[in-house]
Amino acid sequence: MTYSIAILGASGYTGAELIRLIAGHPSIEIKALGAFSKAGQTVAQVYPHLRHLDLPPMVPFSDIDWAGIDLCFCALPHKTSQEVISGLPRDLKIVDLSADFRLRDPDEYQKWYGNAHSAVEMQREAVYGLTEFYRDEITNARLVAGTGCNAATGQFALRPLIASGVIDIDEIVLDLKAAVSGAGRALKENLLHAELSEGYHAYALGSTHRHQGEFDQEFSKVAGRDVRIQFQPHLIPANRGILGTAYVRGEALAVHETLVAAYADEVFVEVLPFGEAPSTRHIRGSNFCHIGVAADRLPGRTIVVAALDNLTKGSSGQALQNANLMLGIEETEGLMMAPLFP
Ligand SMILES: NC(=O)C1=CN([C@@H]2O[C@H](COP(=O)(O)OP(=O)(O)OC[C@H]3O[C@@H](n4cnc5c(N)ncnc54)[C@H](OP(=O)(O)O)[C@@H]3O)[C@@H](O)[C@H]2O)C=CC1
Ligand SMILES: CC(=O)N[C@@H](CCC(=O)OP(=O)(O)O)C(=O)O
Repeated sequence: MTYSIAILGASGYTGAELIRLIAGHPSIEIKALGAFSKAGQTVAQVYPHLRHLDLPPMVPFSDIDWAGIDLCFCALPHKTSQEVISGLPRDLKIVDLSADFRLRDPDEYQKWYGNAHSAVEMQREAVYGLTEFYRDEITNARLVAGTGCNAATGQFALRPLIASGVIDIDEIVLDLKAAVSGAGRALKENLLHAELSEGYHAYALGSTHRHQGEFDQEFSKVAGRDVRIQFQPHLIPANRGILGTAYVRGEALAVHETLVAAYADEVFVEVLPFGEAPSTRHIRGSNFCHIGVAADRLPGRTIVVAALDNLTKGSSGQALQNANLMLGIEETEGLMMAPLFP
């Protein structure tokens, strides 16, 4: 059986990554591609690395005929996404990559994103898209909210540890390095090569990054009480990849054992042998997340490092993994490619 999908936001980075992944998928076919300022152009014009593919043209969203489309990937900026999704057919399955449907509480959404939510009913209906922890709900969902890429990295490292109580949940520090494609393809002054290369900087200082909303919601749910972590992201001059380093109070071998047990049956999350360090080089272009654990020389302190590719496991790969579940396809289909190395 072949399923038909559409991608809204095909001209963006995550849209292009979805096209790359789905091009190799045996049972999903791209039926429609929607773009905004680039509507009217072909994918090959916007993304020459995809020129070998036989793809529909990128059209304005209003030109898409939804009859016969089983699932829509929505790869649009937040706020735009909720407006667009509100106008889509009610029986269409949707995987949204934006932040619009991740937070359950409309007040929390407004706090972190600055605008009132315009589709509160759908916000309630949506399932959080961290596949390894919401597999059953995602399988039965109509609308799935892909996670933030930083939020996914931090959760893979910390969620099982918070759930098990093996670390002190009031003293978690997450120090994270994010590559620039996480900011999307739109032109921004501080992302110009001259301002980004040969240096790196912290941003959202003081635990003000909007992915804190996801950490607050998810970690508190897991712990059964309010959890707040200290989270500091940095922008690094790399194209792809996120490396998150968590500094926790807890016994290192117990931390390692907890993570090994939590991910023992997971294909895409690999806990490395004790003491080995993950690298963004080892997951680049793949749907894998690597996690490493080591003891610190300070007694009782442990380092947990997680690496994933923001455009695959952090967004489009995760989105395809979720779509596979929603369509009743094998979860790993189209996603088992090896990382690109070196
Ligand atoms: N990049 C990443 O690593 C991750 C991104 N995300 C989220 O995924 C979503 C897409 O991100 P990304 O692909 O990086 O973003 P890009 O900026 O690369 O692409 C944005 C897409 O949205 C379209 N678009 C922009 N403005 C409008 C508008 N007003 N109306 C309709 N369409 C519009 C653009 O169309 P056009 O180019 O034709 O104008 C383009 O296709 C965002 O919500 C982002 O936060 C989530 C996790 C990770
Ligand atoms: C490097 C960079 O800027 N990364 C983005 C995260 C990308 C992401 O996950 O975006 P959404 O939450 O908007 O979907 C950031 O830190 O804001």
